[in-house]
Amino acid sequence: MSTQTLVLVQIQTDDGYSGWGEATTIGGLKYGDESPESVAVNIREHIAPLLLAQDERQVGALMYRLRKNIRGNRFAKCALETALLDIQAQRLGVPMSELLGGRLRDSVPVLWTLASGDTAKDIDEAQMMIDLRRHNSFKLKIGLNSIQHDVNHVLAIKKALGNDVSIRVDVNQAWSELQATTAIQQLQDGGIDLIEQPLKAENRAGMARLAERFSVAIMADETLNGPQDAWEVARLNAADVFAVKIAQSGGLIQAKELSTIARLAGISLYGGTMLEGAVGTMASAQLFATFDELEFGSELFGPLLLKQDILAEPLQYRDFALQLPTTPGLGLALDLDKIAAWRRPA
Ligand SMILES: O=C(O)/C=C\C=C/C(=O)O
Ligand SMILES: [Mn+2]
Repeated sequence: MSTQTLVLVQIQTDDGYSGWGEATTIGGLKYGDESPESVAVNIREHIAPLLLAQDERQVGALMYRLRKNIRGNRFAKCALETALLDIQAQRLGVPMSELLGGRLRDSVPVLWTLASGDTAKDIDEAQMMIDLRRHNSFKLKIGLNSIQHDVNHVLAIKKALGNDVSIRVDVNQAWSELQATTAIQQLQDGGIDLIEQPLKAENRAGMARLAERFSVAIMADETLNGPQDAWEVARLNAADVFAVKIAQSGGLIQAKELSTIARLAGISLYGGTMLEGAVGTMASAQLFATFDELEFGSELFGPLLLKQDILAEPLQYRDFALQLPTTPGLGLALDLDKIAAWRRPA
């Protein structure tokens, strides 16, 4: 991917409040079943009419109304709920995290994805991020090459970076259970900390067998599309860790419910991303800050991939983490001129 399309939603109230949300997808329709275009059209034609002239202070009632009248469209719903909660938190004068269970930390650890596929290049990039004190945990995207090629690539990077650097892999559903068994044995023996979604999202029985068989953490990502999925995956012991993604969960409240199911089931948590910009990233951070434990940190690096941002004040990435603002609402200072300049012609 060399470009990204941010889908931004703004809700304005008749007494002057403005709230923002984001519904960004990865590679158009390559990862999920909503695209920037489908989000924009479905909000404009079907979802916004259900919200106009309603009392925006009744966030729960409005989201219930959307759940009852709108099937799917999880990313769009997440953007609208985020904007409504942004306004609500501004009215109350508290950071958004206080509406999501309450803040327990002031920063969220952020790892970096190494995805060039070139071992030497990835080692150099990781070393640079460590020297910059920006990231000291890394996620490797694998699954396109033969499993032996991928395993060798990952173990070479782990060997070069050493034991105190956490290395995880994201297979994005690419392996069969047989391939996963062969590869995970070697990755576990090589000191890799976590294997993300090795099997197809539908193959929860296979994920359960892998989680049972191996001590290395097996993480669910694409198989989690909301709290109901979280219940099924937990009930089947089909993962050791949940990747929490606010849009994929259908919104912040549903992502919170998903995280609670994990906590109650003894499943560890990781803060996922859909490569959102600042709005979706900060909304995610506001939620992740409320988790009792965030054992595997997060991947909230989306804004760091962008050559241009939409902010008047930059996000605070330092000491291997994203710092959370203490100002009310989302806590972002957006630059409306930059947003206008980057806006797609209507
Ligand atoms: O691309 C990245 O590095 C981050 C997350 C994206 C999707 C996923 O986790 O599958
Ligand atoms: Mn993933």
